[in-house]
Amino acid sequence: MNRDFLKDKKRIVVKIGTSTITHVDTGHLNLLKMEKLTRVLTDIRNQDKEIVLVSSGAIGAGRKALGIKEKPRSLSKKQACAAVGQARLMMIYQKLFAEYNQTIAQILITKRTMINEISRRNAENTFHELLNMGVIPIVNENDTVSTDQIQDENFGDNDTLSATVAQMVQADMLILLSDIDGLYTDDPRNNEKAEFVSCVEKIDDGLCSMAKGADSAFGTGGMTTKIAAAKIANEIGVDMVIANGNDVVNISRILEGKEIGTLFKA
Ligand SMILES: Nc1ncnc2c1ncn2[C@@H]1O[C@H](COP(=O)(O)OP(=O)(O)O)[C@@H](O)[C@H]1O
Ligand SMILES: N[C@@H](CCC(=O)OP(=O)(O)O)C(=O)O
Repeated sequence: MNRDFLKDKKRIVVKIGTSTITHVDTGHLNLLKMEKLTRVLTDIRNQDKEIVLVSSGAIGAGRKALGIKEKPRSLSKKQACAAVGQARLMMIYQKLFAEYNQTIAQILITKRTMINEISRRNAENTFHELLNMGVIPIVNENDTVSTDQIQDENFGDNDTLSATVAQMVQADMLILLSDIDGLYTDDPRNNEKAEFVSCVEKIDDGLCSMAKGADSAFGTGGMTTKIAAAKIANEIGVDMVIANGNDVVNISRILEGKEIGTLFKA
């Protein structure tokens, strides 16, 4: 499918996953990638487009800072890691974006923020003010108070969160950056015959069954939560692309209409 229509997208939500902003082997933050990400996003802002960044990585960053070797299972441990890691994450984003004189803001939300009409409206107003002021809001789930998914392995699922943020800010497009080129017919890490899917025009049960969970030590959700995000986004008319965040310039290429990643056409 020709992707020239993506050139006209003005308000874009970009989500970056833990596996993308951390080094695979150590789990430490990948500063070079974060530095490139801030440069690319500021450059997109310079083209008069608006950006909301949904960044994961708080739990992973906190876990490294606290010297916790195993992936934390208990909710309170994840929350403690997130509390330490979120501050680190923002400190680094602040420093990197400041290099380019780009103002950022932190917005921490929970699923409950979206459900409650008053808090939703407050968040919505804040987003709109910030975007009008040229600020890049950086969003994460407020993991320390988020009790909605206490027993849920999908705690802190930023894929679906980014789709609801896209809905809240009336975005034109959602880009999910991951550690893989996009959707395959099966998880290519476990099935070498898996084939790449370039474009999805209908999300049906067959497509959902292709998506498996995350196999990595730091990522959560895998493709399952990305398909769930695509469903939410497409239903409200928002096009979504899953692309490889190893090269963050992919964000610019997508917005130039290049055939990068898997496009979920609304
Ligand atoms: N059908 C599929 N196509 C591509 N990747 C898949 C699929 N099913 C499962 N995956 C896994 O999903 C992972 C990406 O999800 P995740 O580790 O949660 O990343 P992120 O931190 O970017 O959210 C991939 O590395 C891959 O192993
Ligand atoms: N709020 C969590 C995000 C968890 C999450 O969805 O992670 P990922 O699957 O890597 O996008 C954190 O910052 O660690």
